Amino acid sequence: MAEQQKLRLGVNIDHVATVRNARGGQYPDPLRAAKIAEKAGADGITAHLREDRRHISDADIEGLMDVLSVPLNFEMAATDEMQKIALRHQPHAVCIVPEKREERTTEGGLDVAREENRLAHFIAPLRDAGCRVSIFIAADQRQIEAANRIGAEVIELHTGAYCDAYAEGRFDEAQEELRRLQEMATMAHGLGLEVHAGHGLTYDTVSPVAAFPEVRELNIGHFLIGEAIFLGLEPAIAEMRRLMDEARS
Ligand SMILES: CC(=O)[C@@H](O)[C@H](O)COP(=O)(O)O
Ligand SMILES: NCC(=O)COP(=O)(O)O
Repeated sequence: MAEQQKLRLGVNIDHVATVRNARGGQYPDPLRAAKIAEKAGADGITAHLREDRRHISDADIEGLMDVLSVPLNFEMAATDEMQKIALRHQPHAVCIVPEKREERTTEGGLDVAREENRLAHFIAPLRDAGCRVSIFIAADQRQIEAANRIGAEVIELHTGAYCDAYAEGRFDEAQEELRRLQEMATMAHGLGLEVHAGHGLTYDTVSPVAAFPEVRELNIGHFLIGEAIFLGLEPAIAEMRRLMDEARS
């Protein structure tokens, strides 16, 4: 059993940029959100530069690299374009995520097993540049073993199926997804991988995942940006931080 270690909170600011881009102006500023998130207790900032730039822009990434006092976790697809951008900025961490232009949000985990050789070559320069490489994958043993084989240091378990089942009242299915996530977190930790989790987490769903002893970091964004509309960003993040700490106590 993994010893209980500090559980880090990565705040994903993508959807501050979604609101900004709705009008095509400069407000709200994702960089301001990032600085508020730091103040509120975020241990890191996550930003997903999508190929279609539907939210975070190249200028946002430039700005984050200049202003952040906490690590940047740069989410990216496994493309040459994104690799060049990541190597130019050399963020603390990169997280390789699957991407389809037509998707509304990340729909599944990266199919590492299908393109193991290409991904091994893709992540090597990123690791050599000093970026901590994470793979965003489903709670699937075959995928986790493949992520380990290609040299990833971290896997981030996709919590979307669990969160969606809970939100839709399919509580037995949510429980089964949670069980699978715990099992895969334990297995991944046993391989020596650092285990993260994220996607769709809310105040109602975060605690059981935060209680997994093997999980070192949760990346949470969409729900927090929504809550910020009602509570303000700093209080919304502080409440998530409180729930995570409570789950670990
Ligand atoms: C990989 C993941 O679950 C998120 O970090 C990702 O950023 C989701 O994509 P959108 O932010 O575009 O919804
Ligand atoms: N990798 C997950 C992430 O960064 C945030 O996902 P979400 O909370 O915006 O669904």
